[in-house]
Amino acid sequence: MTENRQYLGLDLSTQQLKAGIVNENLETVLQVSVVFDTDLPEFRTQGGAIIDKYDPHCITAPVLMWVKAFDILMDRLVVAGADLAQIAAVSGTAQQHGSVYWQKGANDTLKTLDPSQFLHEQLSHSFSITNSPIWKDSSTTKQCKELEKAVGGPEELAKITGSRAYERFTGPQIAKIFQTRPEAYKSTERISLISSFVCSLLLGEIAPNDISDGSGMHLLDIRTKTWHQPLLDACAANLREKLGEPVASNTNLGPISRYFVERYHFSPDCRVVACTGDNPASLIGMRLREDCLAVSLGTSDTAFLWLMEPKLVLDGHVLCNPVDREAFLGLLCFKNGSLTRERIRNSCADKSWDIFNQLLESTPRGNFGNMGLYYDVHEILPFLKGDFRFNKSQRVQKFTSLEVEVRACIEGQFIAMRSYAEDFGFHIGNGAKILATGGASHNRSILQVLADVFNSPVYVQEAANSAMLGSAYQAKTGLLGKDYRDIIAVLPEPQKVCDPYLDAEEIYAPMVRRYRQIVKELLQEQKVRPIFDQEN
Ligand SMILES: Nc1ncnc2c1ncn2[C@@H]1O[C@H](COP(=O)(O)OP(=O)(O)O)[C@@H](O)[C@H]1O
Ligand SMILES: O=C(CO)[C@@H](O)[C@H](O)COP(=O)(O)O
Repeated sequence: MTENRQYLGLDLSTQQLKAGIVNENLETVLQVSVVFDTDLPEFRTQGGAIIDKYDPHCITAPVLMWVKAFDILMDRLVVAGADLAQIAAVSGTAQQHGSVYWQKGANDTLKTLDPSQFLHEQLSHSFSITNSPIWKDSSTTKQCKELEKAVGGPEELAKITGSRAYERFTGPQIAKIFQTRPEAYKSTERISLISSFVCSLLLGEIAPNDISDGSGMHLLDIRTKTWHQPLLDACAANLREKLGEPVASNTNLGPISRYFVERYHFSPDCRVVACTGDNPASLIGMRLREDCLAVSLGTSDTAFLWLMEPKLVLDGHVLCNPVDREAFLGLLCFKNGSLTRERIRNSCADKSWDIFNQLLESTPRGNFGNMGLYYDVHEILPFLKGDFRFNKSQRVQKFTSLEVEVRACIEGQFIAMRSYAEDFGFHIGNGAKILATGGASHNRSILQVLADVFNSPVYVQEAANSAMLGSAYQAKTGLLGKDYRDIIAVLPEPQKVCDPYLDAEEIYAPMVRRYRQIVKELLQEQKVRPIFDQEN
């Protein structure tokens, strides 16, 4: 098996579950996916999520849908010709912050799974909360305030955990369940992040949370890499025992569950390496370096950078680095990414990316002074919801043409990203590079706008699924116990796909300034301010 060793990476993202196999040279052998909305229509999700009928801030996903997707995915791997006996190690990644609540007795069920039955049949009574809160949720403002108060304010919370309080983070989510569903909380044996839930299925027992995804909870001290007891206490009773102790992100946890050996013919020697969040995994998959800003254009749009020190920021997050214990990862997350672009594509471009791109390219950089901000769900940065359109001088209800709307959507998203990335310490110019990944990184017209807004060249790597590939590379790193830089050294360099136009900075620097002013006014107008301002 050593010569033909392969590595499997899984990615349970918002809209789908993906799997990719790489060989010893980290070349992709095959990829398959299960799309929740279309492959599992019985769960009635939209974009992989369920928005509560009575409280639109409350956004969840059915945990059994994810479990069901697991068996379908394995079947698809087999049908696609994967020889799962060659997989030497597997790891996984998932959308960050969401949480899974295992019912008492679930660990025993996981340890004794019957390979002749589907996982969802056997795990149907293993969850005390059937719909898991996910990162799109924004229903925990009350719990966020309580958490900040418990440690002396937003800055203190950011110093300890890398972030001031954010609604989607796991700590406030757990606190809300503890407060509003005490019986369900009481009957919960363990709480997993979605990444460690994936890991638990693979391992056949409840797996530990890793420190990198663990930094998206408001519970971990990012310097000591251990849970912060006052924060655990501020969220819920007996939380430490429900979470278990966190582990390094590349920990080799043990052999794969007998379920996968007997049902799908994995080798009993196949090892399971700890799973992490999709943004940390993308850092690995993209071979992030210090001079680069990585931009992931998936369901969410995220931007992240490698940090040597845990910079104190109030708009953005600092996470533990998944591959270097001494380093950190700076992260910005924007909720209204691909699904908002799809909405504008559907209303302006007949549901076609080709038409969308033609419209985008038919408008000039700067969009005649028009600017648009589109927030279908409550945005994180800034904390606003709704559509906001501005012409050269004032707010307007509608733009004069479809092409202006299309460009306003894309420019507005990247101008916002640049503004927050600059606040994080990312310097435009001086050899800065953008590395793009995620579904929309297939779209050159969109990437050209990204290059122009940041006045920096944009690079992509062959496969856009960097989170999934990152977890396959992590499987190899964890198995061999080597430095990840040695493992990924075999990969080809990313390819440059777009250079900015010469007039880009002249056009976009003033637009970034205008964006900052617009957001300040909108927040004042709506009297919806970031939590740290409300407290002061
Ligand atoms: N050619 C394209 N242009 C723009 N967006 C695209 C294109 N192809 C796919 N996408 C977007 O990619 C999104 C999925 O991205 P992906 O990174 O796979 O998401 P996730 O990992 O969050 O599930 C889809 O919602 C779709 O809008
Ligand atoms: O909330 C965040 C990061 O803080 C999101 O980036 C989620 O991790 C969702 O990822 P995708 O499904 O968009 O890949």
